[in-house]
Amino acid sequence: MATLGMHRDFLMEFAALEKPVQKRVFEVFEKFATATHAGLHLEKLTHQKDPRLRTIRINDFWRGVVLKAESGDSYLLLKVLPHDKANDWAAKHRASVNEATQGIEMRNDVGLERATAGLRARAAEEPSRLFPASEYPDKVLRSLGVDEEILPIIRLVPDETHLEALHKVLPEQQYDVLLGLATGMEPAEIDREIVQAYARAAPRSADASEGDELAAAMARSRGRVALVSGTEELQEILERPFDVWRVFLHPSQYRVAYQDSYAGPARVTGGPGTGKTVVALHRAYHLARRLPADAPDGCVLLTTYTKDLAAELERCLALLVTDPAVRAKIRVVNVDALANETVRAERGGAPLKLVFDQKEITARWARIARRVEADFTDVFLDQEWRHVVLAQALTTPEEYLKAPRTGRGSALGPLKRLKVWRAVAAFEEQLRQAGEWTFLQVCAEAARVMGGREERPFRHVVVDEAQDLHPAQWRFLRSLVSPGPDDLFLAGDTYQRIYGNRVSLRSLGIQVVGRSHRLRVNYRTTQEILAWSASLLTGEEPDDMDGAKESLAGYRSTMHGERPETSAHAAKTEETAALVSRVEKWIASEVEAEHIGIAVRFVQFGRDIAQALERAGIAACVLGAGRSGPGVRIGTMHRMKGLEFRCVAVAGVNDGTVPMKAAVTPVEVDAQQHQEDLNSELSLLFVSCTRAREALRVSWHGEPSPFLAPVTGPRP
Ligand SMILES: Nc1ncnc2c1ncn2[C@@H]1O[C@H](COP(=O)(O)OP(=O)(O)OP(=O)(O)O)[C@@H](O)[C@H]1O
Repeated sequence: MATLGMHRDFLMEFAALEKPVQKRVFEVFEKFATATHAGLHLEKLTHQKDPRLRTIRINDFWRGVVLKAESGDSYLLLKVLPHDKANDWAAKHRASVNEATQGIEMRNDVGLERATAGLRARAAEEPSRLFPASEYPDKVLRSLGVDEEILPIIRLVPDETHLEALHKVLPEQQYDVLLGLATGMEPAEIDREIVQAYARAAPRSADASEGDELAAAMARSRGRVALVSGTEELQEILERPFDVWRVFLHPSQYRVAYQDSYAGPARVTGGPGTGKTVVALHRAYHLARRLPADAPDGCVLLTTYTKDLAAELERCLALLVTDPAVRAKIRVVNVDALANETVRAERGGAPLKLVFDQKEITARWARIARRVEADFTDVFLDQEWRHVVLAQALTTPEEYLKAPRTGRGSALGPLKRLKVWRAVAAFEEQLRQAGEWTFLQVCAEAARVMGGREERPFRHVVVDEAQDLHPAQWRFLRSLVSPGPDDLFLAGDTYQRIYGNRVSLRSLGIQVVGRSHRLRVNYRTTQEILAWSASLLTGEEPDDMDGAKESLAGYRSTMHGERPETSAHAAKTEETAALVSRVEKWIASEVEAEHIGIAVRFVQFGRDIAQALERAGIAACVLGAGRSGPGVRIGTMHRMKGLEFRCVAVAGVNDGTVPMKAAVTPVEVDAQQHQEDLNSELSLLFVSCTRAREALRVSWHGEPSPFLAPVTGPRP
C-alpha cells in the first residue's frame, strides 16, 4: 500500500491559499491518499539536484512539489508554490536522511554552495569561528547528526548571525543542533533534548512499508512530516490548516505529551509560546484515548486558572479531538468553578455568596485592623491570611504559632502572631456570619470535602498555567485524583507568575522529580521580540516550584522579524494619538483588527484608547470576563494571559503605573513581599510583550517604567 506523508511547510503554505485553490489542491492530492495514482502527472525537471523531486500541476498558477521514492510506493508532499517558484525550489533542493536520527531532512544545495563561497571569502579575513574543531571535534558533531557535507561549511561560520543566515539552506535537524550548541547547550544536552527526542519520537517500524526507505525515514520525522492514512485524514488535516499544532508536534513536545505513562505527577515547563498549552491538550487527548472502554465520561480533567483560559482550552480541544467518544471523556473547567460546584453540591445546591472585589476585602481588613488594635496594615493582614493561613490550611492559633512563614519577609514573634490571629479570626467570623466566601476559601473547603470522600472523581488531571495556582487550589486538585501513575500532569512557567502565588509542589505531595521536562523552542514570537522581552527580566531567576531555579537558557525562536518599537510621549493624549496612528498603519498593512492586541495596566486607559480608536473609525473591544467582540482587542495585562496577536501594543508603561503602586507591598511593611510583588508586576509586563507574534510596540507618557531601563537605558 502507498505511504503518504505531508511536510509541515506544505500545510503552512496550504493555509495561506485562497479557498478555491485549496479545494483544487485537495482534489489533486486526494489521489495520493487513496493510492489511485492513475492520472497523476508527476513531472521531472531537466536540471535538478535530486531526481526524486517531482512537481505536479494544481492549476495554471500553482504547482505542488512531491518527493517520490525510488523504490516502493511512497510520496512526501513538500511544497505548494506559484509555478516558477515550485520549479525553482524542486531544482535546488535535495532530500537526505539524518545520520543520527534517521529522519528525513531537506537541504538547499544551491543555497549551500553559494553560502559556502561567501563564508570562505570572509573566513580568509575573519579569524573567529563559532564552532572551532578544538571545542567541537568532528566526532562530537557527527554523533549529533552533522554530516560530512555540512561539517566543513560550519567550520567557516564566524558567529551566530552567520549561522542564522544559513537557517533556510541547512538541513533543518542539523540547524537545530548547531543553534543549540551556539546558544550554549552542552552536546550531551543536545543529544538528549534534540537528537534523542527525534529518535524516540519515531513510531514503530510497522508504520513503514518494508524495504521502502522513504516511508521509513518519513515515519522517523515526527514534527516535520505527518503520515496520512487516507482521504478522510487528509481532509481532516486540510480542513483546519492554521492549527499546525494539532498535527506537527516538535519531538520534544511529542515525547512529553505522548509518553505512554508516567509513574506519578509529571510536568512541562518552558518560556512563553513554547507550546506548553499545546502539550497539555495533547496529553489530555492521549490519556482519554487510552482509557479502558468502561471508563466513565468526564474522568479526565483539563483545568486552568481562569474561566476565560478554560474556554480557550475547550475551543482548542474541539479542534484536536474529533472523536466524540474520546472528547466526552475530557471535562474542561477552571479550578475555582469546579471547587464552587463541589462545595455547593455538598451544601444542598444553593449558590454560594462570593466576595471577589479585592477593594472590598481590603476595606474589611482595614476595619478589622482598627478594631483589634493591631499595628498591621490591611494589605499585610490580607497577605498573611492568603499566603500563610489559607496556604497551609491553618485553623487554630496553635497551628499558626508553629507555622513556617516562608516567603514572608517580616519576622513575627508569638505575641504579634496572636494579634494577627485575632484579626484573622474576626475576618473569617465576619464572612461566616454573612454567609460569604472568598474564592480561596471555597477551594480550601472543596479540598477538605473531597479529601474526606472515598471516591476520587477523576482518573487523570491535566493543569495548565500551573504557576498561578494557590496552595489551596493545589490541595483541591490533589484531592481529585488518587496518587499513582498519570495522576497529575502540569504545564506552567514561573517567569509568567502574575498572581503572586508561590508553592512548593513537594510540600503539597506532588513529586515531579525525574518527570519534569523543559521546552525551549518558541512557536509564537520572533527571536527579536523574544530577546527584547527577555532582556527586561533583570531580576533573580524565579523558583521552579520544586526547590530549584527556573531558567530561560537555550530559549529561542527560529522566526525573525522587526525589532520591537518603543515610543515616548509627554502626555497621555499624545500617546493615545500615536497609538491610534500605529494601529491604522497595522491595519493598512493588512493586519485584521482582531489580530491586534493592546495591553494596559489600568482598564480605564484601555477604555480611553478604545474610544480614540472608534473616533478614528476603528472598531475596538475592551475584553472583560467572558466578553469579547469585533475589532482591536484591548485588555488589562492580566487579561492578556493565554492570548496571542499578530501585533501587540503595550501602552501606558509609565513610572508609577508599571509597577502599579497599589499592587506592591511597601518595603517597610514586608521587604520580601515587596520583592515578590515587584516580580509579579515585571512578569505581567513580560507576559504582555510575549503575546506578540510579529510586531511589538511599547509606549509610555511621562517617565518610562523603571522595568524598561534595560531597553531605554538608565534615567539621566
Ligand atoms: N508544534 C507546533 N507547531 C506549530 N505551532 C505550535 C506548535 N506548538 C505550539 N504552537 C503554537 O505556538 C503558540 C504558543 O503555543 P502555546 O500557547 O501552547 O504556548 P505556551 O507555552 O502555553 O505559551 P504561554 O506560556 O505564553 O501562554 C500557539 O499559537 C500554538 O498554536
